[in-house]
Amino acid sequence: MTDTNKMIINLAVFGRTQSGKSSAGNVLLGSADFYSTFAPGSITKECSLGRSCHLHGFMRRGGQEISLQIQVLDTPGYPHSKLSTRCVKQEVQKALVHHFGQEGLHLALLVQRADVPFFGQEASNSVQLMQELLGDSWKNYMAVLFTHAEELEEAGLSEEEYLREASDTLLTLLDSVQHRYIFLSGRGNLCNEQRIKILERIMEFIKENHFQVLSLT
Ligand SMILES: Nc1nc2c(ncn2[C@@H]2O[C@H](COP(=O)(O)OP(=O)(O)OP(=O)(O)O)[C@@H](O)[C@H]2O)c(=O)[nH]1
Repeated sequence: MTDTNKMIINLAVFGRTQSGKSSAGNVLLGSADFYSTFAPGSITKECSLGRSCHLHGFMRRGGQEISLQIQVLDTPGYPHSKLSTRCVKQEVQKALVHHFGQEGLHLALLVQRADVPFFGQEASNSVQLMQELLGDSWKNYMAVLFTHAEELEEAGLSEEEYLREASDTLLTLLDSVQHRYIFLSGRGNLCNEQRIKILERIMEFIKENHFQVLSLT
């Protein structure tokens, strides 16, 4: 927190290569800070931090309006087509401490394509890496962000129906993170109203955590 009328919210996006981390980060920031493109391999090689402009209307305290600034850390995907998992882990750990070492992390978003089933070794590895990066209390500071959610609409599935059909691995993960999840559709080209809805949901998760942060020192 910078002063009494301003609050900085620290977020980080994690997940598999090409899952939509950078585009999701751009939605959260309301900008195009992170380079995002389709590729048959991994694009992001280094972590980078983006900052939103000051946002009003999300929070009040003691009758006073609080302006929010969202910071998002974009990270390389894993498995990575050019870097070893060890390299990705070191890069992310270094960046987490560098950017959020003092203020802590409010929420880690595990970015997962809704049209790619979540199970098997790769899914378990994703969860394990989150645990290794965030430590024992990872479950309290994590939400799943499903991209490519327009596929649900095309298949005529509601979010609830989608989750009813989900793998046990995904359901166990959602149980662990107290059912914190968000669906995001359409390559990050959201109108402002849709972006505000996503941010409101993220703020709900953070408020439910009483604004506690994950310490990364
Ligand atoms: N249809 C659709 N495309 C998406 C969505 N989210 C991302 N994309 C596209 O998927 C491609 C990869 O998105 P990125 O945001 O660059 O993915 P990333 O996870 O940052 O990729 P790496 O850095 O390679 O790990 C881009 O072409 C995006 O436009 C989505 O919700 N729906």
